[in-house]
Amino acid sequence: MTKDVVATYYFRPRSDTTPEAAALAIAEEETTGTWTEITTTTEYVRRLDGEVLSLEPSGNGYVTRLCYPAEIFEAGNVPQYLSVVAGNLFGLARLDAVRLLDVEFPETLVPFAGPKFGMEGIRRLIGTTDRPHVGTIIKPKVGLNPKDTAEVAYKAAIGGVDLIKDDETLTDQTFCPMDERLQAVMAKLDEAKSETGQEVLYAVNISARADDIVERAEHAIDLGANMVMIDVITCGFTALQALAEAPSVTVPVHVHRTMHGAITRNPEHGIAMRPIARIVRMLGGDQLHTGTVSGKMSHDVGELRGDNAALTDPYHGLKPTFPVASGGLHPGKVAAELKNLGTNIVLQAGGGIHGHPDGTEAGARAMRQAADAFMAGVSAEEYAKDHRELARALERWGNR
Ligand SMILES: O=C(O)[C@@](O)(COP(=O)(O)O)[C@H](O)[C@H](O)COP(=O)(O)O
Ligand SMILES: [Mg+2]
Repeated sequence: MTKDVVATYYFRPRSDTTPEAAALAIAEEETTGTWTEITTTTEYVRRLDGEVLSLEPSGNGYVTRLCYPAEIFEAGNVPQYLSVVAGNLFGLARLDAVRLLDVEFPETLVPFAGPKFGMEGIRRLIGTTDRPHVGTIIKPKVGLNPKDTAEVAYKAAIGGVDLIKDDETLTDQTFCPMDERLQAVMAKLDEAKSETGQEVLYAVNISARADDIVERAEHAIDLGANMVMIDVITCGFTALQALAEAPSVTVPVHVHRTMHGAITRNPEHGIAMRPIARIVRMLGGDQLHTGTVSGKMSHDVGELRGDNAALTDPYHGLKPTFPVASGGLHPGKVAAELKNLGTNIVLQAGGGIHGHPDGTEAGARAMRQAADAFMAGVSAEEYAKDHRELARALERWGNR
């Protein structure tokens, strides 16, 4: 394990720039340098210079690993970390494209507690050991009033989901005020639990201004919330940190990444999901959306597996964060997701549950049946022979 920070970038230099000069330009820009020699530097500053550790061709460009001395980082200050590893470099004209692929932080720069619950803690709350969790997003995204939202939640819970969440755009709007919605949903989940005996988590979206978010979480918990959700990119990483580090926030934090595509999607320029996954785990995200292998959002299976490993592999003694596969999933896609990503995953479906021909409860049952089929080593088609809800889903959407 290095004692400094090592950042890995893909880049494509401008035609008049050698790859060596381009890699050095990043190392200088993000540490002690600028575009020209300066008269003000001193010998003792040199120890803080960035260094090019490796440089090799990759696709249309190059991959380089840069070393940033740990001393230039303020321990515990993630906005400052990002200003170095993901700062001005993206604007350097000498680079036609540059993408931060991954970043390794030394122990000294991970003074964070990480997830309070993490994957294991959430499994304990639900009472599972190895099966995938099934979740749903209330659909339509926005528009339902609190009473109807709670009714949809009740049907999903009776159908067997482990998690219900608000959509990323739903917070405390007048058509569905958070207080009313939360209390109505929790009351219906209690009703469902009295029928099924099954605990279900409801991730109420508390995304708000950074100096208000902890108070909003505390208020939600006072009203009975058993999980909260944050849009981490739009709220900011430190809003997640404030939530996760607040002793008063005693429930798991579900992390949505809406807006990430503007940063992560271009394979040549921006920030890959891996560094974001590491930071969310460090800052205490208990669950995090990372993508699917077969859903509606663009995806790279190799990258995705690595991103999920960054959430679940041993890392500075932090609890694993539960990866969430979501976006265009339905029961016919469950086997492909589990085959590629393993069963330590939350499979989430909105349209794939509420769009079931027989409604939400049947949609939830079909998702659970698809997961049960996989755990039993049986194909979805075979399992559907005596599981009607799954059969109806496969009829509607097929098995891929
Ligand atoms: O609004 C949506 O699209 C979803 O609620 C999925 O709904 P469906 O199940 O109806 O598609 C999620 O926000 C996406 O999964 C986010 O993408 P990602 O998980 O990639 O961050
Ligand atoms: Mg959504």
